[in-house]
Amino acid sequence: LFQVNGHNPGSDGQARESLREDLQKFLGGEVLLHQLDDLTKVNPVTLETVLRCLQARYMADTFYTNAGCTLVALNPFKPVLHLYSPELMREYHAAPQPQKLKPHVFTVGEQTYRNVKSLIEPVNQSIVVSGESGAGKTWTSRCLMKFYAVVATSPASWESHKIAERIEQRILNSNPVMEAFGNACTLRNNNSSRFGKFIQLQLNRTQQMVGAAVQTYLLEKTRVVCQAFSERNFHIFYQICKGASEDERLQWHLPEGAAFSWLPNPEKSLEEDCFEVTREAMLHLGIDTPTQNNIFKVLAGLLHLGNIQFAPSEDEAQPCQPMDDAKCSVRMAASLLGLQEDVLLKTVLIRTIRAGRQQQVFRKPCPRAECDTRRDCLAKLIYARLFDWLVSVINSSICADTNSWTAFIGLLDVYGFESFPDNSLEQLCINYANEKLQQHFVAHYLRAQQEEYAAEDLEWSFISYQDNQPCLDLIEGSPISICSLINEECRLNRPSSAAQLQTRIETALAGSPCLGHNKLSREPSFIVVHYAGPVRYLTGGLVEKNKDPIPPELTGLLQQSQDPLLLGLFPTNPKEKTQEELSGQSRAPVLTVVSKFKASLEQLLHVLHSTTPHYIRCIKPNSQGQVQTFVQEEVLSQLEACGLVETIHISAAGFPIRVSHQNFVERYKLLRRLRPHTSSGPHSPYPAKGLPEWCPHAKEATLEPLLQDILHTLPFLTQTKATPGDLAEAMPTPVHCGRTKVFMTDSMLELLECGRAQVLEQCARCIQSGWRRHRQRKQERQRRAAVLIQAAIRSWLTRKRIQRLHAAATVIKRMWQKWRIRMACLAAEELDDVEEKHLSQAPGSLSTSPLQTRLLEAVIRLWPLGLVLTNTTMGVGSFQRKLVVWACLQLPRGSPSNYTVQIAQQDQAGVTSIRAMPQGSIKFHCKKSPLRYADICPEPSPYSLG
Ligand SMILES: Nc1ncnc2c1ncn2[C@@H]1O[C@H](COP(=O)(O)OP(=O)(O)OP(=O)(O)O)[C@@H](O)[C@H]1O
Repeated sequence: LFQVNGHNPGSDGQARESLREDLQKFLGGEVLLHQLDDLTKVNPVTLETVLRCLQARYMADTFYTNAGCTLVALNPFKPVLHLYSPELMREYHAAPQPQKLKPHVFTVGEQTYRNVKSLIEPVNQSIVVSGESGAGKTWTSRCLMKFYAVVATSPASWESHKIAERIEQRILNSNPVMEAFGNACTLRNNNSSRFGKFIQLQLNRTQQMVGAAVQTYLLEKTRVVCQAFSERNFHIFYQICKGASEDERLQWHLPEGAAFSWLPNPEKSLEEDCFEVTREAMLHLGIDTPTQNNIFKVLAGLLHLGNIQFAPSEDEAQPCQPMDDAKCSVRMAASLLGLQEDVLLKTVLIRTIRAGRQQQVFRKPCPRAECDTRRDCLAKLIYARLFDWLVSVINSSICADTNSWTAFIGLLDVYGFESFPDNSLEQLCINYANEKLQQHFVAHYLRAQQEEYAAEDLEWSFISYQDNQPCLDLIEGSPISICSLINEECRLNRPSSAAQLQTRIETALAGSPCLGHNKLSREPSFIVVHYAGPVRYLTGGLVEKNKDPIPPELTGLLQQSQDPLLLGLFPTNPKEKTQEELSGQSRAPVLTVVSKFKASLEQLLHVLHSTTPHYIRCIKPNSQGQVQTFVQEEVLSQLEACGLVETIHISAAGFPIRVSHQNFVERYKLLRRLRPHTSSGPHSPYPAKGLPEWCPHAKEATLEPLLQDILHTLPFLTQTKATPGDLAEAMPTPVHCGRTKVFMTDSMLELLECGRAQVLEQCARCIQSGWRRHRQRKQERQRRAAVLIQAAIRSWLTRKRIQRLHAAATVIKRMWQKWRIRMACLAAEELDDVEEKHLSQAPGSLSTSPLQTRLLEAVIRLWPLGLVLTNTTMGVGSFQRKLVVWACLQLPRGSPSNYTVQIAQQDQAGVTSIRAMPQGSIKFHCKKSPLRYADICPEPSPYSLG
């Protein structure tokens, strides 16, 4: 492996290269390096192979790679189309298993989001984005925020969606504002964050983003007054100088092309110099235009303050005076800061000392250097307060109501490890923070894992890892450490040289393995061997920087300002003694930069410890920011600095997931449903080989049977994923039961979660079908009942109707019968009258002949038929009708002339009855008027028919 890694210095280069390639092929198989998504899969896992894999991927434009539990993000230094599109965000969000997709910052984002959803303790999550300056931390944090802004929104209602959108927009708008005021162009990064930040994205019960809170750390406020060669001040100063309108220039006394000593390299044009974007974002955050103008006016005042140069005073008792060409700047600065010109000058030039029991006030003119320091101090004080105020405004604009959120995802964007030829207090603080975070990382993934394995009686081959506790002891330990010694110097307030401080540190901490000394160094310094390498810190100026003294008269001066913004930043309430004031007073307890930083760091780590951490390591492929350039040495030092190789080793072999027995049982007990009932417990048909080990020391007697039961379902789980043939391969003991916890690999967790989802789905289906059945039965019952009711009502209605009809019919029948009888009576009466008349007119008619008798009989017998035929309207002509009448009446055919048959016309038809009269005549009743008919019929002849 030495040869593979190229660490054998004596061997011949070419032979070594070919052997390396040969071995690489043998170990790595056929898979091309750039296709390996996870650095734990490179074989062997060494710095060299990891480096080669990263390089191959970088050259293939693949910028994200997993390294076990960590994501390695290579800075492409170029815009990559579609790599951060909302469509891709949604794809990762919707994927059933996002970890199966290509490694991406969205995978971490989604995994984190799902962890919050799963409600497994700890629910709160944190993503630590680390890397050196320019590696892409801010970019990555911004991507994650955009990701959550897209996926953690409420689709519920249009209104709530709009509210969520507004909050997200505000959260995203906080970026340009904070970057304008807190980022600057440095040698290593054009948009370098000069402060650390922890963004807490607040999620409600339904995991919608409802707000955010920002906590900032260690703003590099000295940058306002002092910038390294070729570096720049904070972006906002350039933005106002380049982007102000004519009117604003007049108001802020910023004529075009004006030179300011605190504004180096103004000719450098950066995309970050976009004033309009900052103003727009400020507006969205609730900072209205007048307040914005006020802020920019104060910033312009600071620029003019920086142009005030002092001439040394001949007489020590006399204060220095501003140089002639600086007098205008004094006037401008005073006017822009709302101060009186002479008061401003006096405060900067003359020191006020309080001494004695009565706190007598003495005034002492300051030497020129001190005047410069006081002027700088004034500017730093204003800028730092302004920055803090902005952060508080942003927070009040984006922070959700405490009751409205239940979980959070924290994004920690911290400055990476720094090592320059000359390092001072800033680097000490930054590297101290990185040591702390490295320890947190180590504690989380390496030490905790190994110690836990041992405590849980798991067999485990230990990996030696670099523990940075000795280094942290050196920096922050108690009772004696670098921090405590520097703080001591501040507290004692004794005059001490840089050399004396160096000696004190070296003597007091001589036993520390992490303290070194460079004997060749001409300047007093000490070396700290950090986990990422040794760094030399100069002791000169360390104590002063740590004190960060703020003369109380400067604060007093700003309290007299007429400017509304400064008045708000420096309230006059005497009770509100600021930390700066306190540290400025000799008798007050000393709150040094280091002690304040340490306190905020501890607070941050406390938050981190209460969350599930995720790590993204940003790597800078080259320091020039060039596209497609991978400098192995630079990447190597970064990989070493972040302890990535140890992580890869341990993640590859270990069990990154551990869950307490209680939690495991609670979450996965429903998996027992997947097992056929016949094969429970020890009678399982599956070979014991496929089952995870059960630790004999497990004490939770009540949980044990349950746990056993769940573990016995694992073969069934894998069976659903794999064919029975490769069951054994599918389960290379990915679960181990320790004394109190269950340990498993990522893949096992995935499998368990799949099984759980499957069971939940089955349950849901079962509930759904039960509910449907119930609903169907209910509907059927209702339908039957409705039919019954309808039938009953219908029959009742019908009965009622028939009864009504029946009653009506009876009435009609009765009336009809009555009418008929009456009519018949009437007709009979009339006929009888006519008859009587005829009889009286026809003598001898009483004697009837045999023919008459026969006719009468026939008429009596057949009259109904005759009536029908004579009245029929269809098909029978008048001749035929006559015949029919003859037939009916059975008249002798031989002598038709003896009879006259007269047929009524059809339209006059309407005979309703025929009546054979005893006199031999036949009487017909007509429909319309039997009376009228009776008048004209029958004919006088006894043989005639009418
Ligand atoms: N994923 C990416 N795609 C495209 N460009 C990127 C990406 N990541 C980083 N960059 C580029 O690299 C530059 C530096 O990135 P960034 O500012 O995020 O670094 P940083 O680690 O936050 O640095 P510092 O610690 O100095 O703030 C960005 O301005 C951007 O141009």
